[in-house]
Amino acid sequence: MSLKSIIYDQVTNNLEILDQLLLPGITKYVKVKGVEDGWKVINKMQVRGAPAIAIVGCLSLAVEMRNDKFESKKQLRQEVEGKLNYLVSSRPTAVNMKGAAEELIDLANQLSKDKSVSLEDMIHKFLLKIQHLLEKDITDNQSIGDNGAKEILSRVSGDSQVRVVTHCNTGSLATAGYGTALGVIRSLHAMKRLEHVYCTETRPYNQGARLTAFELIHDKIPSTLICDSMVSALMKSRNISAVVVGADRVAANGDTANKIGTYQIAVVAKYHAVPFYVAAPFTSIDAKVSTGEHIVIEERPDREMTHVGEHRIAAKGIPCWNPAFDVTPASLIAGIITERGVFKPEQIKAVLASVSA
Ligand SMILES: CSC[C@@H](O)[C@@H](O)C(=O)COP(=O)(O)O
Repeated sequence: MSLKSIIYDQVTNNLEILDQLLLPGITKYVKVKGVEDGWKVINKMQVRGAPAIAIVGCLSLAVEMRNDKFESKKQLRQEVEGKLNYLVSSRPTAVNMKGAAEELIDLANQLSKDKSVSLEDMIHKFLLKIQHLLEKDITDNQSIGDNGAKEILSRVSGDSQVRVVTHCNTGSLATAGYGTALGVIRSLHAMKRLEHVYCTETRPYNQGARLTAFELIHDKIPSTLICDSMVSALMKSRNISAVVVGADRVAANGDTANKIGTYQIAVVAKYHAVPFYVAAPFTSIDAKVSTGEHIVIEERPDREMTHVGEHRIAAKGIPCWNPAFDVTPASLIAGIITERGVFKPEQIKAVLASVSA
């Protein structure tokens, strides 16, 4: 059984998230009673990871809607739109919350115009859609995992095992379950084709050391932790088969925003001829953003760099630059692994066109 980052019970209208600021030392769930709480737990990174952000944001709206009284479909539509736009503002780089908000606002517009739909039906249909987003994330991740495992194995001979590097946390803690890049690693492990996974610490927030390592140990996956600065040395000495990371937003040309440090791993992978893969749900591809240059990169407080927990590690008075993400150019990416298949970055535009046709 993998870790559960989100607990949601429709019947009791209860939403709780595993507080990722306290992991791995303390396992504590925090109640999310509505949109305001949802915004806070996302912004403070008590829950993080692009898919988990979207799911918790949407579920926080569902919890609030069940407690609210609406006088008309028009009022419901307006409230839903305002609250979803507010949730999008909690963290700017990951596209998933924005994509989910746009989908839900479209649905609210359609339902409010449709005279055959009552207020009660509208609420019901809206809540069903949110529930569907949660369930779809898990099934999509399982497909991403299997597609990615097949792709990586297609590059090795016979039934040999592979050694993989990953960065940040893309597992059960970052999604509704299973994970994206970590889902690929889970699938390789389930197929008994994973020899070893190396996870980076992922400074400054240490998602790798605190969260990915926690998941790997929990699931008994053969793994080793390395510092971010050790990737070149690892690739030179350990015959790495592939790198697989997640994504916060993929531009239409395949440029990919992901956790800070991803770009340098891609550069190093190119130098060592190690294929570099991005694993993400298809909804992480933002057709409206033509290249990575247009992706807004969130900058986080200095404190995340200067302190580990309550303990200061940097000299007092030093100013910091703390971008939470960087953009890996499409030219460094061997493939984008999605639930719909594995695409070369240069295929993305055509795939987007065929989906919207
Ligand atoms: C499946 S999670 C994909 C990405 O969101 C992940 O790689 C990442 O960059 C997470 O960043 P975070 O700042 O921890 O939210």
